[in-house]
Amino acid sequence: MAAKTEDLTELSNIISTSAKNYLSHVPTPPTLRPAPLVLVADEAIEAREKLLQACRKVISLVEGPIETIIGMAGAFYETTALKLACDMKLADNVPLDGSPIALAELASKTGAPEETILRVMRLLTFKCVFVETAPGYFAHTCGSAAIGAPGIGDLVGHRVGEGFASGPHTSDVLRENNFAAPEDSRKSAFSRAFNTNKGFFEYIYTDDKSMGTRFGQAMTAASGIPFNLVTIYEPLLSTPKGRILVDVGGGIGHVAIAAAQKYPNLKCVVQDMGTVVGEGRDRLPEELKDRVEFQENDFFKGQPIGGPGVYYYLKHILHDHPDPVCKQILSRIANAMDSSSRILIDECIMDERVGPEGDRMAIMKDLHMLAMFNDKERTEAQWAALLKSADERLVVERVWRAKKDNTGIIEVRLASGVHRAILAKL
Ligand SMILES: C[S@@+](CC[C@H](N)C(=O)[O-])C[C@H]1O[C@@H](n2cnc3c(N)ncnc32)[C@H](O)[C@@H]1O
Repeated sequence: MAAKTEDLTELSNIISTSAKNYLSHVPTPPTLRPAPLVLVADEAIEAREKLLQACRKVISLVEGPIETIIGMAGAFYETTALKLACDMKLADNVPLDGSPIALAELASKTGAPEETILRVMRLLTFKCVFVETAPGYFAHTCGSAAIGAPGIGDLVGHRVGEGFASGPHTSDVLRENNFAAPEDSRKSAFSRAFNTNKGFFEYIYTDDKSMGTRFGQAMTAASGIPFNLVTIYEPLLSTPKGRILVDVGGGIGHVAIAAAQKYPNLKCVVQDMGTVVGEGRDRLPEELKDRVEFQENDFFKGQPIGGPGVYYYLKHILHDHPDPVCKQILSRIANAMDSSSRILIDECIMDERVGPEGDRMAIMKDLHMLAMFNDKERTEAQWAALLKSADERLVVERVWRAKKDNTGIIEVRLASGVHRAILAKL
């Protein structure tokens, strides 16, 4: 599709063609009713993207400038309604099989007034989250049913909780630094919103552990299932027995578990901070206990695991930290590596280009990183520059891009036989 298409007729033709193409590649036509999650097959991804891009442009064209921009200015009311729905536990009290519930019954089950529920439902049903099946009767759609799904519901909770509270402070925090993000994550919009001089992680380890537990669960859904490590990084298919993958900041071990299940030769060590490691150990399936272990390790202090062929896997770690802090994390790992080890950075790889063709989730995540940590998602050029500045021996071996979104695994090795001092002289 031409990037500049602004013609309604042309866009509607694109929608019609892409919709047919999309439908020809999905096992069942999409439904708004609650249904098991169907992953989009690779063949359908391009048609889906074209369809969504054309729809975005059509909406903007037909809405016109006032509705578009005033709608955006008030988009936080969508989050307000979603947060109210979560806090009133609406999704938990609507039958998951798609059958309706009367407003009066929903009010009595949740203890919330009918009027408040109705006002929230007015906005949510407008976005096809819940549906009114008959006057005063509400049922789940696939969107509202997802609010209660493990992982996804926690991610919604994290966004409408910490994210929604922090977002409005972002502009004030940046204004005090000439609109550049401060390089200290303890001076973030999150810290201001929660009235703390701690960064997010320190806060969830000490001040609000339940926020930390929810965040750990949210991470299981935050990066699009199936995980890149088990879908796009081909070298693991032929990994020899006993090869070690260190999941640095691996949370409760969800990715390491998926990797160990798929690759029986792999041994995984999940490193994280104390409380998180404890939660991960408690959840580890019995049959993986000989190949997945948890280790308490602060990635700022060093990397205790070395030796040939080790994979150091960092998913959603570096996007939480400004460049100077990322350099510390990377250089600790570089010091433990040899030429056969690899760092695998599994993150967003942002488009250089902007516009309706962008990846919505990545764009939102970038601003979420800004509000929560004073950090960002990076382009391929920014990743290369960060690695070089962390340790000049670190070179990108290959970028393994996901088809489903703007994420990928950046495979990094240590330039062999080249000493840092020699390189520094060049
Ligand atoms: C955004 S989460 C990513 C979790 C997991 N890698 C994933 O992608 O789902 C960042 C993780 O880094 C961990 N973390 C933060 N600071 C750390 C530190 N200094 N040392 C080790 N882990 C840390 C957090 O506890 C959290 O589990």
